[in-house]
Amino acid sequence: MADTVSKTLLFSTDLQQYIFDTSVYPKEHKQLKELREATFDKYSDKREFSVPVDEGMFLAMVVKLMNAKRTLEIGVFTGYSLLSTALAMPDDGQITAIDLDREAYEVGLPFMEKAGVAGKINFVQSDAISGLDELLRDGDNEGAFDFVFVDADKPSYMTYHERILKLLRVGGVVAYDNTLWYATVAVDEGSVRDLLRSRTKQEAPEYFIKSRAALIELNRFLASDQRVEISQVSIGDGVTLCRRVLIQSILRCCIQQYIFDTSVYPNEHKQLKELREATFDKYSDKREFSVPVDEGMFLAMVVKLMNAKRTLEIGVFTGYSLLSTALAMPDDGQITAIDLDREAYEVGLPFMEKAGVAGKINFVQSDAISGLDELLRDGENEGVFDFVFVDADKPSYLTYHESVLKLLRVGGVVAYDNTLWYATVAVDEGSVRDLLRSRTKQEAPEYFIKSRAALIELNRFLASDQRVEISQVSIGDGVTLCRRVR
Ligand SMILES: C[S@@+](CC[C@H](N)C(=O)[O-])C[C@H]1O[C@@H](n2cnc3c(N)ncnc32)[C@H](O)[C@@H]1O
Repeated sequence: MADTVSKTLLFSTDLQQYIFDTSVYPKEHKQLKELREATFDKYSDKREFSVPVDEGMFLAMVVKLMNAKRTLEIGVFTGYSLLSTALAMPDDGQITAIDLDREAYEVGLPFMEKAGVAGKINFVQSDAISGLDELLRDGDNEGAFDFVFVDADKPSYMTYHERILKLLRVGGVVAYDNTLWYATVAVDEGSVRDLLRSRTKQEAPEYFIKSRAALIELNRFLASDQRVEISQVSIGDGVTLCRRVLIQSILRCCIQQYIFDTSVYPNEHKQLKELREATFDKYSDKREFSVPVDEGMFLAMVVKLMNAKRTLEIGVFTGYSLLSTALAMPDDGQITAIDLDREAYEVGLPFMEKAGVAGKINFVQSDAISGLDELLRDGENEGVFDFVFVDADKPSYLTYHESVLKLLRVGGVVAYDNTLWYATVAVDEGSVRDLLRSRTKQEAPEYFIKSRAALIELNRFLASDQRVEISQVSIGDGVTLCRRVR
């Protein structure tokens, strides 16, 4: 295959040669070079099995940047990537390396021994799925791995993914190899078959076509998998880094994915999608600020069911929930939107303009309490709002509640976001701290613990507040609808 369809993704082979000659070969570790040469001698027909030298260096760099101490590799072959990462880990680092083929591993083993890193490696001769299941049988392995490299049979990557996410800690990374598959993922199947036929005078091998299809599906899946942030890196044959994030979902992941794929993404408004993507680009560290897409749809549904014409939002950020509700309101609807942060609002504004709803929105740059007091100073605002959405600083919700009840009409609804707070409201504080410590290797942030306590208090308060009827909805991070009855 190497002679027929190049794995190189770069514009020219000269450019690739330049990179290798300038920054790659001069820095290659002696034992890596020897392992590579021994591999080529023994397996001249499987040359492309080993990751290229630049990719080995890239993986080592990721492992070092992360200070990874516990890693996993699926698909070892003679161990070029394994030795690259082993050299990047501290002396007490531990790598579990799974492959069916012990013979190939033993070709590379002498070089790992010479490099002084064989002690870090635990080779497991096994089919990958059984090997992963075996690891998962020991509960201590859950959330214990910093880094995983996957370079085995491509059609199984999706199956591995579910198991790997259980083994990775929050903040840990899984890297999938070959995600651009000889640059064929961007070419239709017929043309790939024609190209191979014309170059090799043979039909395309079925494993090649099957792997290509599996990788296209994987790429599509990873792009919408809420549990990871991704970076698709054009090195080697394409490496996708997926960093596990702490998700707010209170549902089991497979169910959430099903809901998103089936009923949510296909119906997301074009400008909402664009706003969401622009938000993720600009605020990749604040992804969970925006309400999830299913929750945006739910809020829009409530607004429509109520025929709400006058609404208020507290905590706007870039405006995903704001645009969702604005689209659900009639042309003469009016929304007051309060946030301290005008800059974030202005990231979303172009999409509200394109959607033709900016005219319904009055953005007020203000601290929420002052903004609410200002509204209440005008007596005409009392009891006129149909719907209020609250998604700002959690410890202030109870303070907002008193003002909001004055602004709402009887029969109007206030929706509080995040009332299940990452599903931690049902777990005691000590266990939440332990859980976060074990998953993130850091102490729980104080805002997280404070917000959780405030939301527990809010939930208790709302349940006994005679002025409202409530419905606690398990969507997103939990939304409590409160309908003013008196
Ligand atoms: C979770 S984000 C809101 C996300 C928004 N609902 C969406 O779906 O995109 C919280 C927002 O509350 C704002 N905020 C926090 N404390 C505030 C306060 N005291 N007054 C006004 N806004 C506040 C922040 O500036 C931030 O933009």
